[in-house]
Amino acid sequence: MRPGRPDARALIAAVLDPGTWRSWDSPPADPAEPGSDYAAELAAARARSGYDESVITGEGLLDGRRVAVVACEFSFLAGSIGLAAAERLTAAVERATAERLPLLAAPASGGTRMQEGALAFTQMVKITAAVAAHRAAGLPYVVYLRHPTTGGVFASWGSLGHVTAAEPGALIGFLGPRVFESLHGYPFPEGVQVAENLFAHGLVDAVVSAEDARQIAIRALAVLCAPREGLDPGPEPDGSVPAVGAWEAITRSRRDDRPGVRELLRSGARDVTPLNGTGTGENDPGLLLALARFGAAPAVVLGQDRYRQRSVAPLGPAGLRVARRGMRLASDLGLPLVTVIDTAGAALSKAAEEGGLAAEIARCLADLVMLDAPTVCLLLGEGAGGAALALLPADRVLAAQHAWLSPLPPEGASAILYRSVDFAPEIAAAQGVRSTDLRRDGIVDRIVPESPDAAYEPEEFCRRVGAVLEYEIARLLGGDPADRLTARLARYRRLGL
Ligand SMILES: CC(=O)SCCNC(=O)CCNC(=O)[C@H](O)C(C)(C)COP(=O)(O)OP(=O)(O)OC[C@H]1O[C@@H](n2cnc3c(N)ncnc32)[C@H](O)[C@@H]1OP(=O)(O)O
Repeated sequence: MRPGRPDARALIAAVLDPGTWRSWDSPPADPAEPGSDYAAELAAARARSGYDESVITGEGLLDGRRVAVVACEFSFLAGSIGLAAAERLTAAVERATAERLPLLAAPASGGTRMQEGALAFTQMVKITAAVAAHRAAGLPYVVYLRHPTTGGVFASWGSLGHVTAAEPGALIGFLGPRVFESLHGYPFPEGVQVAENLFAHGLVDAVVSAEDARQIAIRALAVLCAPREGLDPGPEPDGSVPAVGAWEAITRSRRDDRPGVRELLRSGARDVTPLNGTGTGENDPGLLLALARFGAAPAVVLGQDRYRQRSVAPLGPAGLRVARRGMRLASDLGLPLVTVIDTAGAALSKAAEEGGLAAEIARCLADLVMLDAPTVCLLLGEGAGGAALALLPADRVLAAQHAWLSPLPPEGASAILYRSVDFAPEIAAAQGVRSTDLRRDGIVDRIVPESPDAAYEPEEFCRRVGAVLEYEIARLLGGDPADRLTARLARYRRLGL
């Protein structure tokens, strides 16, 4: 065992419920020519490491839930993957799929085993196919990248998790740095192939120790494996509210102390697992992606974080790509999706234009309106412009009492019509932007009351919203999935008629 880093068995013992591990492994086939150097290396690796191959597989309980586990052992020929290890891995993933088990993977590897060459290299395909079939069966795949994870392991089953965490300080990269240096004659830049840098670039969801990995996996599976059937919606929530002036609603929605999506998750949800970035090298502080439960109802939540849009950066195209990751996740796992709109408008900049802002809004609209998962949109506060519309077209649309939706901020509309921002209140009143207007026009289905303003009662308001979300999700899950898309498309086709 390397100092401070658990080997495969110690990691499994730290993550699973005590005494529940059961190996699935039988003795591996020996790919080495008897008497060859490689045969001697394998024998030495077995004697030195106490493992019979670089991968172990099996099952156990995680907080009482049956799970399949595959893990690399780095002390066995650097956790490298040859034919025997690939076969063991693939068989375990296939068994997890057949038995409908969630799969936890813990790679740590130098990649393809160099002694076995091209045939070992192509095992990446076999392993990836097995993982893709597991995912296609709607089963959760959670990955914990350990030190070091490189090459063909990082570039196949290490990078396909629905949720991915990494070990603090772990070297995680495509080509090993000493190989790079030998090939190029100069060192690979420092601080790049490090777990924390991957987090900063939205490539992993969390950087956590082995002990904390257990809690992350428990929380994530509480959502990913939550029952989708038989949820009780309970009594219909009260949605009656008095009409307030448009400008008053807008002013209230902009208060600094108005609860946003983070407060909603803190006070109105449970089992929250924040996810991070697109998984493809981008992140956006203005878009929060998480797994969570509202009461018993599981959901992928993607929400516009108004405070971070104000304090860090306005929502850009990367944020919408994070949102689309959330949509794919919901679709892949058959999880309900909750979108939360709270934005003063998207980034207006060279970078946003060149990063494809308009096209990303279009793709969000297209993905969301066609999504084959139940969808609920919550208009929480400000709803200005295309970035708001991008998260709107759900099966059910809820609005907080003082939330609003308009093609651009009322000041912008005033500037278009009157070349001055001074007519914003009049324009807002004329444009039908209030929650009550939106309900009248068939854009919003239900209003969540504020009494009299969410800023005065943030926790109670968030709990109220959480209860309404549970009600709506439970009702959607209770309906016929085949009718859902038809009803959604008909609803948006009818708008304005
Ligand atoms: C498609 C593909 O996967 S191609 C392969 C791409 N893989 C890589 O680029 C990573 C290559 N490996 C490395 O860069 C380093 O070994 C690291 C970063 C993984 C680990 O570094 P360190 O912890 O310093 O360990 P070190 O480099 O000493 O490796 C330990 C042993 O594993 C061996 N080893 C490492 N990777 C592999 C591998 N892929 N196949 C076979 N043996 C390997 C090393 O040769 C070394 O053997 P030795 O102790 O007999 O000298």
